[in-house]
Amino acid sequence: MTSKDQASAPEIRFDRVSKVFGSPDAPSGVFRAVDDLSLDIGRGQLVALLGKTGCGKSTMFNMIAGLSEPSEGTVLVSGQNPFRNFDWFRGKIAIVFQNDRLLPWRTAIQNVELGLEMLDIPKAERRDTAKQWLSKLGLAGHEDDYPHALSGGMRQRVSIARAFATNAELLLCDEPFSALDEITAQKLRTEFARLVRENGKTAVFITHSINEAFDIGDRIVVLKRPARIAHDIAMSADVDLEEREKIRETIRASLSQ
Ligand SMILES: Nc1ncnc2c1ncn2[C@@H]1O[C@H](COP(=O)(O)OP(=O)(O)OP(=O)(O)O)[C@@H](O)[C@H]1O
Repeated sequence: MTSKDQASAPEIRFDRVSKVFGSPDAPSGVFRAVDDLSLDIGRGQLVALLGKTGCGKSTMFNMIAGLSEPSEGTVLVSGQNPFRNFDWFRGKIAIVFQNDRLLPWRTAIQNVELGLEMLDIPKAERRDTAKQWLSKLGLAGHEDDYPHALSGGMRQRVSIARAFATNAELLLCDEPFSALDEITAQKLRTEFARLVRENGKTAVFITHSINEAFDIGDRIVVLKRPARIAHDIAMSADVDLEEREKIRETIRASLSQ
């Protein structure tokens, strides 16, 4: 691939991807979680992947993160195979999970520094970067607090700071706010989307909530089960309230099937 191709290539490409679990000989047989799915996600897009429980969102997520391989078809991230070139992606993908996954024996700032330690960033620089990101996430003054002393929302802020601090180009988020109350979640979604746009990141945000997809996405990809695209909707600022309501109804109908 030439550098020109690379510049215009999508950040994430699913090309006729299927993922099956099990085997024909196993008692439970073969289960198809992703079915002949093609999807391109451009650099700088913030895409909400929306679907019901069990529709294959996490399976897609794992293939993007290089944690599993398609059974058929190709997944490319930045033009590379994330499963086969796992090392190449060191520091290029950051993940925010539903559970904050902070280390309880490390302070907030030490948790943010963790990703930077793995990238061998020198101590003074990583402290500085971690401090800046905690401050951007509204946690100035809480650097030395341990996770148990922070609220659920604050802990998730630390894990977002940790993801941004690594300067990864791609952020993968697996329902990071679903365990929080709606008011806290809404505030965090807005801040997260702003930071993604301000810092020119590409982000894939998994959710099963229509409201969350509307709050987050420049683009909402609705999945049916097994994972296949039901709708792929661009959500620019030009989409007026009436149109938004129509889109919401269409998605609701699609998810209730
Ligand atoms: N390792 C596995 N072995 C067998 N089946 C699996 C495996 N991983 C996932 N599945 C099945 O694939 C389907 C899709 O699972 P997946 O976790 O991707 O869905 P999801 O949309 O992320 O669901 P949720 O919203 O509940 O997290 C489910 O029916 C699940 O049971």
